[in-house]
Amino acid sequence: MHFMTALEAAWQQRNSLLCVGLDPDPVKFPAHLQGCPDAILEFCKAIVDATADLVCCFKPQIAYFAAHRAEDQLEALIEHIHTAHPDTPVILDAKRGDIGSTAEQYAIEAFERFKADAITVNPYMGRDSVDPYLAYPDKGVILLCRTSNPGGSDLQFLEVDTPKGRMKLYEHVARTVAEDWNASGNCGLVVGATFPAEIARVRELTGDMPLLVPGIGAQGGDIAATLVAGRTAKGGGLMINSSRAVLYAGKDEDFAEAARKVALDTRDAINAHR
Ligand SMILES: O=C(O)c1cc(=O)[nH]c(=O)n1[C@@H]1O[C@H](COP(=O)(O)O)[C@@H](O)[C@H]1O
Repeated sequence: MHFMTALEAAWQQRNSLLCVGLDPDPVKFPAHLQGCPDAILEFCKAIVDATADLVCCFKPQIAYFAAHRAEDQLEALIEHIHTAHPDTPVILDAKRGDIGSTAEQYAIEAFERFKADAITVNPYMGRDSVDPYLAYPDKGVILLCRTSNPGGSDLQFLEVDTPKGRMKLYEHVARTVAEDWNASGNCGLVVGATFPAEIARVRELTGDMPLLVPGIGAQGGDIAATLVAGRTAKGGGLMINSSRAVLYAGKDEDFAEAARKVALDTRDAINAHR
């Protein structure tokens, strides 16, 4: 199924714009999981099973698995999501960016090894570095545009001359992706919740293109401002990510229940502004 079709269905069936980010940090795990073999997988499966009915997608961050030699656990986790929660798209957050021949391998890794439905990609190496992902027309390709971190302004906020006039670099990225790179309708953009004015600008430049919006929760982004800036005319179009605030809501054996409560409250806070 095309990623956008699956996402659209999940938005509707779950009545949720919440994306739970799976950023497992073993140091923060509850005591009973510390030292267990496959602790990363067990922790993430518990979070997934406790929150799947509340989300439109999950977003595992590959560094949190690779850093602990746990890529096999990432593979097993994505397989678990596809089997136990088959209507929940998985975005592999890898922020890849490299020359075409290497990007081909990254695309195989994401879509054929890990079987992700979508991937985050850094577009700042240009079109040929993104083509290998676009060659999978049913997979989502979610391109960094205006990132949530303060240093995102260092380059993305520079004024540049483009064939369509002078604008900020992130605006040029948004326009280029919407007008040139999205022939298969499989592109999305990342815009941080920490920058609502730029979310509004990206929405203006891209019509109804899905936006992945990290930065609520631990990074302090404002939910109401994010919705006002980024929702489409139908009150959707957003995957609003929260990772740490959900994952580490509880520190004890009932951590998954605590995560569910935060996910529920976050989903409802988002829906209150649609
Ligand atoms: O692509 C991303 O997901 C991403 C882009 C961005 O601009 N900012 C950002 O925080 N992220 C990711 O979103 C998650 C945010 O985590 P929390 O701040 O814990 O909610 C992390 O996995 C980041 O790597």
